[in-house]
Amino acid sequence: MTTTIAVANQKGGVAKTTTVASLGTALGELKQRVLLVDLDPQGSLTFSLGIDPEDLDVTVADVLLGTSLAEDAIVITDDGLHLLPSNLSLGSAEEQLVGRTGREQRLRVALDKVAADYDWILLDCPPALGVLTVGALSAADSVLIPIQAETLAHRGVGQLLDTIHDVRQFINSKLTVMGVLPTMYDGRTTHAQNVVRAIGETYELPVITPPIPRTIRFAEAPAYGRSILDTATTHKGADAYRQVAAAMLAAQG
Ligand SMILES: Nc1ncnc2c1ncn2[C@@H]1O[C@H](COP(=O)(O)OP(=O)(O)OP(=O)(O)O)[C@@H](O)[C@H]1O
Repeated sequence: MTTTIAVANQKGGVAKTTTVASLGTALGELKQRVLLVDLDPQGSLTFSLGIDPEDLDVTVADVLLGTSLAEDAIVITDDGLHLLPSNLSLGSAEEQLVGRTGREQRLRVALDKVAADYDWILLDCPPALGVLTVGALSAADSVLIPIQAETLAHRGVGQLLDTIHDVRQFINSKLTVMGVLPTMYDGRTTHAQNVVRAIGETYELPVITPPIPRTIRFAEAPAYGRSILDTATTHKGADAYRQVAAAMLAAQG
């Protein structure tokens, strides 16, 4: 059985990409077969895993437009992760998709063909609620919502949940919300603790533990083209992601 998780939040810079790269690496350490999918035209996930997005001939854009199969676009990173990469061509593909039939189903249909090769598929959504994020929600079993524990984090969660509700009603009735994952968390401040608790209570969402601590090591990792789990093997941030990954595996049964 493959579990597909969309890591989504239309707010930018909340650690979606970091979460996908780190959980993917942690699940790989647990001997899971993992596919990461970069759905952001900025190609940050692709870049952070050591691949130059502009060097690619075939990307997820071609898969969504139907000119390539997912299996022909997937690359294997230096760390041995399987990645369906992206680059700026995804921006124009997104515009073209708006007028194309089945635009919200295309990712699911493409991933169905390779799903048997993977235990987990992690989808890195762009910071928007457009066709790419809706396509990811349509392909996913579950959504993980990274949030930054600050007051403004509230804004947007309701809008994302409305989109999830619509997707569930019209496209993908099995979609569940795994929960909110506090990132860049400073547990020494009661403010951060209060914000996380308030978000969980307001939206009746599970809060995933442990929260991911704020650490400069995350910002450094992409410069090496490696996940933090490889550049800082014993760091508390890496360990938090490892614990989340272990809990995901346990819950999958
Ligand atoms: N726990 C953390 N502590 C400190 N910095 C972090 C942490 N997690 C992520 N960062 C840094 O925060 C920035 C934003 O992270 P990231 O790119 O993962 O967010 P994102 O939600 O994917 O962004 P976008 O919405 O633009 O795609 C990056 O510079 C990243 O290195």
